[in-house]
Amino acid sequence: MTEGDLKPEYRPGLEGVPAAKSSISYVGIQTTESGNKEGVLEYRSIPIQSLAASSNFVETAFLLIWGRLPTQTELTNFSTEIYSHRRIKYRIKDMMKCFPETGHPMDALQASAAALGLFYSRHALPNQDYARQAVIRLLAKIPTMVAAFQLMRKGNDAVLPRDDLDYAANFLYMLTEKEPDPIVAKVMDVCLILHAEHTMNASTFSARVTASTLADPYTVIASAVGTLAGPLHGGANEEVILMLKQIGTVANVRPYVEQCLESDPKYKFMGFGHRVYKGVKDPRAMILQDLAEQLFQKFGYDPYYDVALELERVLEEYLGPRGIYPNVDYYSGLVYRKMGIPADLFTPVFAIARVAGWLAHWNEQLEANRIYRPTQIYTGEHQQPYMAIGDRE
Ligand SMILES: CC(=O)SCCNC(=O)CCNC(=O)[C@H](O)C(C)(C)COP(=O)(O)OP(=O)(O)OC[C@H]1O[C@@H](n2cnc3c(N)ncnc32)[C@H](O)[C@@H]1OP(=O)(O)O
Ligand SMILES: O=C([O-])CC(=O)C(=O)O
Repeated sequence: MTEGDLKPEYRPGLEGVPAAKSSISYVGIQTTESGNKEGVLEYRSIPIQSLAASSNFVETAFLLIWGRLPTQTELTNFSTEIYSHRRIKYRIKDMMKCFPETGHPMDALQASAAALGLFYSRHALPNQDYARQAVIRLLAKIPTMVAAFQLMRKGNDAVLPRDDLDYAANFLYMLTEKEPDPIVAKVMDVCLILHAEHTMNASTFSARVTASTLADPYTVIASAVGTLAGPLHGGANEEVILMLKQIGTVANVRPYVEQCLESDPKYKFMGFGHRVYKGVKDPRAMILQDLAEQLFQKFGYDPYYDVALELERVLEEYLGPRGIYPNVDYYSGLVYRKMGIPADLFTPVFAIARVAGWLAHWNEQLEANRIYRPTQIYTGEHQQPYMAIGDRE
């Protein structure tokens, strides 16, 4: 039998094809008591709204990776361990200094994440609890590397993490060299919770495929970072801000939409559409929109928010009937922009959070591993003659 003899149904993008059994998170659509449809997202069965209101990112990462909420002692130990591993080796910083300052921070992050595997390989650390240490190191060092690249590409030295600051506050401190306002730090922490996990999305699938080969966890994360970078996935958050800037004013929204659709009736508006949330707005987008409004009230308005609201209204007319609504990437950039984060760091911030989900999937994959090796439907010919180069056209 050859692969060509297998005739499974082909589903582009593997739509609807289960690629794993998982208890890490759940994404779906439910009907409310009033008969409306809404998106549902749960981490380990806990609704995202409860986690956003009551948890913090480190606790949520523990929940996702180890499968349950930690006790106070476990949370203290986990946080202390992460906080004590936040520094990166000077050789990693030296390597990052050699990256071109014009390079995209997601590329810098992918390269740096892969480089961690050179320093903390299983062979170099044979006596450690390798999986737990890798979890700690990745959660601890990824934010430091994102912040270090940002400072070093401006010609500054990276700043050391501050032991007295929690996960989100310390990241903002390392990025901006200023201790953040507590409200901003809290909002960043909620953003990290919201972005931490989302079932079998493209980057998580990539992480699981890499994990299934028994590659080291740093390679798993590097591979997932590369997949997240694309504009159809995590990279859309940066594209949304570029689009809002291009539109410029509320008055220009409708002409912009009409012009895009005229040039290409299938034009893809960034930050809209989702494989699972069909016909509903992404529940994370609603929370992010609230967070953006909270920041505007405290720190001043962003006129691009009006452009975003108008674009959502106009696109509801065009795309709403086809079930296409804002996704997580639509409002997150407006939140980060108000924090002073440059647009090309939006996707790296997403990646910092998603490391928790990727690690949870790495762990789960290894609990019942079988290498991913799907099939294909061969569409070529067979047994063609080899033509000498001089005989080819
Ligand atoms: C964290 C995240 O990854 S969230 C997603 C971030 N990505 C984006 O915002 C990029 C824009 N959105 C998209 O490209 C898509 O909606 C995706 C990639 C998110 C989902 O893709 P799929 O599930 O494969 O949806 P698909 O591309 O099949 O779309 C179905 C239909 O809706 C249309 N459509 C989907 N998204 C959009 C959009 N943003 N703008 C306009 N039309 C859209 C498609 O053209 C397609 O039309 P057709 O049936 O006439 O061919
Ligand atoms: O689930 C998806 O396909 C994309 C997404 O929203 C995410 O990864 O957060």
